[in-house]
Amino acid sequence: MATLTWTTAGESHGPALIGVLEGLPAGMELSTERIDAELARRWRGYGRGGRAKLETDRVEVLAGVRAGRTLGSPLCLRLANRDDSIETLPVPSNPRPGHADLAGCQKFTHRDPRAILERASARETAMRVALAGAARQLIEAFGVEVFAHTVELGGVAAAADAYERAGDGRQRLRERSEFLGVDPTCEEPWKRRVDEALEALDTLGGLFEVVATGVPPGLGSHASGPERLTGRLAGALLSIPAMKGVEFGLGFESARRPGSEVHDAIELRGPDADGYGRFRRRTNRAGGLEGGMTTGEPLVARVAMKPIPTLRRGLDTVDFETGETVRATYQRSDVTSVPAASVVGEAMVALELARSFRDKFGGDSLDQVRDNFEAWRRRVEEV
Ligand SMILES: Cc1cc2nc3c(=O)[nH]c(=O)nc-3n(C[C@H](O)[C@H](O)[C@H](O)COP(=O)(O)O)c2cc1C
Ligand SMILES: C=C(O[C@@H]1CC(C(=O)O)=C[C@@H](OP(=O)(O)O)[C@H]1O)C(=O)O
Repeated sequence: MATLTWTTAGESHGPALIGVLEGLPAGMELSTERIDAELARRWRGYGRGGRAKLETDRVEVLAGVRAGRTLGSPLCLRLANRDDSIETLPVPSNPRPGHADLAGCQKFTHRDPRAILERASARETAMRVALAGAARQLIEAFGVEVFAHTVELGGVAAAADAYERAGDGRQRLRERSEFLGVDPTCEEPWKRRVDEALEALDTLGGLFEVVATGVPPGLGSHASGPERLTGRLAGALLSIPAMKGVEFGLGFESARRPGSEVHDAIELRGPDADGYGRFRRRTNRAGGLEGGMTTGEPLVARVAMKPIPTLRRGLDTVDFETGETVRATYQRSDVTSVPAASVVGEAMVALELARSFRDKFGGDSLDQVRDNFEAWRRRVEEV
């Protein structure tokens, strides 16, 4: 099967998270160290709560690999939860605002928010990062790199020119930055903002950006709605808990400008420039997507995350039994998780790109994928 599908199972405070990824070709060398490194990045970023000090997140491979190489069978991964107290944790007597609690209780017609929140928790995103850590090893073998950075936190934006300034050094900056941010001068203001929110018993949201480079043109499809990569990527990013908006390239700004200031002129690439085919775009306002397909320019997605809904100061809600207004239950929580969410965003884009890559190039083994890719690469030069 030459597409890529994935699923996860596991509650936030259950024994473990399980993930299954189907569709990796056989014969791929799979590094678990690489997966663990991505998992460690997801725990970085100032503003996370008590759980961050507890969990270590080391991946265990249960199936799909022999002697360090994929078998072409489903890959099954496991992540143990250090906090596995699901059987003893109390059942909140009220639904917490901003969470899945109330809609979930109404969906299943009960008064047990724990039955909902255990799965609605963003703990599950650790497994997405692990699965993407495997999937991205495939596209990286073909020159595709995906990385993300925080661009705004609690209303404080990175410098407008940070994008250009970061340039080719963006990945290096990302690794250096405590916030996984694009602009190191934001470190102190963001830290202050988080400290202020902590003191005010409040929480913060923000914006992050995911960039993919080295992407061949023509991934996705114009031909059917569900295959348009624009929608698939937006859906994948919005499937992360707490995400409220996605834009590509100019995004919402493109609604305000005339067409001459939105669309990207086409020119010849020149013999020495990197890329595929003879052409390139003079600008990349489209953010690397046209007609539901990749253009070969960097894919640029910006994602808005709402503030963490569990506030230490508490929000008003209603007690299920008494019907009285009460303050929502608080146990522990992050003040902000935008940097962590950016790593999850990176994972979602990597999974979606790996899926569309499998759809386009097929092949049961890595050698076959390579043959198909090279054949396309030669032909696209003739367009
Ligand atoms: C990486 C990450 C960490 C999160 N940590 C917390 C947290 O500590 N406390 C909390 O209340 N919400 C946290 N959230 C957000 C909630 O999971 C989310 O808002 C909730 O499940 C409701 O889903 P919705 O916002 O998509 O409607 C986190 C989200 C992400 C992506
Ligand atoms: C466990 C993770 O994030 C959790 C996401 C989360 C939520 O409500 O979404 C609430 C917190 O968990 P707890 O209620 O156990 O303190 C976060 O720590 C993780 O990112 O791995």
